[in-house]
Amino acid sequence: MSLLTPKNSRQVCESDATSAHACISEKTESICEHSRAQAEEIAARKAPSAPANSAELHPGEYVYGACETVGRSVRAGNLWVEEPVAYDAVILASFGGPDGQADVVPFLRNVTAGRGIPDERLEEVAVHYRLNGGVSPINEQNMRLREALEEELNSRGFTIPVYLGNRNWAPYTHEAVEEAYRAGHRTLLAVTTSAYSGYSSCRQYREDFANALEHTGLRGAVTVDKIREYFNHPGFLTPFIEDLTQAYVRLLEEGHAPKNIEVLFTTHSIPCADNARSGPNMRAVLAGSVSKNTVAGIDSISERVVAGIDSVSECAASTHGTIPEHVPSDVGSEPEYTTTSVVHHNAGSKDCVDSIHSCTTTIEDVVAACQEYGLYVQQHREAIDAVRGEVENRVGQRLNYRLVYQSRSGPPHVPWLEPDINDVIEELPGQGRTAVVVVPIGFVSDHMEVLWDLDNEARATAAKCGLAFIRTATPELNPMFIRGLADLVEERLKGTSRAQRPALTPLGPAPDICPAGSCRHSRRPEAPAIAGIPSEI
Ligand SMILES: CC1=C(CCC(=O)O)c2cc3nc(cc4[nH]c(cc5[nH]c(cc1n2)c(C)c5CCC(=O)O)c(CCC(=O)O)c4C)C(CCC(=O)O)=C3C
Ligand SMILES: [Fe+2]
Repeated sequence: MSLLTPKNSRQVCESDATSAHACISEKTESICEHSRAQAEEIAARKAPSAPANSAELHPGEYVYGACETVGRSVRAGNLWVEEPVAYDAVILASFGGPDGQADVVPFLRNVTAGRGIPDERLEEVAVHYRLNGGVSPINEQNMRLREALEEELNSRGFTIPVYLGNRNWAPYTHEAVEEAYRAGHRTLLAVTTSAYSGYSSCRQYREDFANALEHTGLRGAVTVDKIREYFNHPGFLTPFIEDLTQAYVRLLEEGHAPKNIEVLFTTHSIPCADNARSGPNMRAVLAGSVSKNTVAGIDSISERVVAGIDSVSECAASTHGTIPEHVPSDVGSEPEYTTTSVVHHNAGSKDCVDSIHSCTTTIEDVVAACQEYGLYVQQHREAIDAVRGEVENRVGQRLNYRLVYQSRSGPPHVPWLEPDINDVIEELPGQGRTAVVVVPIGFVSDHMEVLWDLDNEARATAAKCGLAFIRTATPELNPMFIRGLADLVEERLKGTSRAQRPALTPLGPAPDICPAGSCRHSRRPEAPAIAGIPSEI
């Protein structure tokens, strides 16, 4: 637990409402006093101290916790910050994972925070970690990534330190922010280990920082901005292009005909409603300015899609029978959704199908919207097109390829993006395929979800089906990726114009500031988040 608890730091601030500086210096003193205890505590890192959801949005704020230049840019209607900012530290924000058997359940409690999932159920998920000594490879990978990024920035003449902070395990995001503050840094830039839009991949990191500022009491003393989503940045995509080319050539050399090779681009499945909320076709939206009308437009389109999913889903949930026992009661009161999975799983039940149809006349539209409407899927499709196109040029062949999903969780009646990678692999022999290449396009490193779900499960499915199997690399420590991340930091340090920013797909460079309401969560839609416009303005 942090010594700078929100309660204490707020009391200090309130006791001297006239001077923010007095507040900060008082805080600095208390930090010095307690720094030893604090260092010991951070070193111990056993007590899970994930920040509470304490951040409150203050009326009239354009971008929560943003530096002055970013605020000014947004007020002027520019979602790309085209002015230099003297960032003095980078925070590498990631997911975190357990470091040993004792950490596994506390880590999973953090991941599932607020949903009261019983420990017995968490033990089921824990198996993947248990078999690996309770250790997730992700922490080690991120430590190396942090070091590599810092070295790359230093070698370019930017003496800017990089701190690692995780959502679900030590070092936590708020600890990284505190550490940077103690070292004298005030203007922070966040780099996340996720390339795409969406609640888990983008918005939740932005909320983590809003919470961290509140939790540490450093709001007003420290600002945090975030680099753009980098799904189409050459530094992210080129490693995939190179490794897929190699894998494909290897299969050709082994005698597989091009028409018999299937390339499966895989990413993390997410609830369909999260995909719908991740944003509409941004090409149209971004063509306009950040006017109130545009913002309202985005909101109303995505709300209509989500409402469509919700209404179908209520029917599905009621005809689907009882909600599985492990689902905590509060999930039942959340909006529910449906999709192809409900339709498939209940294909034999006329009641259910009739009931779904009576809920809405546009079930097909809703299902199609779930799968294709959201920006999360759209960004993946573009990234895949860029990779596939370049690999086709290099190998002189057309690829058979598909976007598939992995790592679905949650109750069965809640629809997530489909198809599942294993279901698709099972269909491949019937389509004449002899080999499958799995490209983890949704991931940055070989963490547990890649190792377990792909190298273990998907590989076993392919073996069962008699298919040759290659899983290509994630960018991880590939120098092109490290240079790409450094480029993304550098473009913010320099204020590179939107037109000058590299992007390999038609969507172009994603905005530095997320549009109002993008990627919000159904349970806490207005939760403050950095680097985004609150919907009230
Ligand atoms: C989009 C996305 C990414 C990619 C973007 C990013 O990288 O941020 C990602 C990454 C990761 N997800 C990870 C692990 C887990 N994700 C879970 C649960 C969930 N993920 C979701 C989505 C994503 N997740 C969702 C919608 C849920 C269910 C709802 C919820 O619970 O919020 C659960 C709970 C148990 C379960 O439900 O299976 C675990 C343990 C690890 C660590 C691996 C390691 O340790 O090496 C990593 C990198
Ligand atoms: Fe996950």
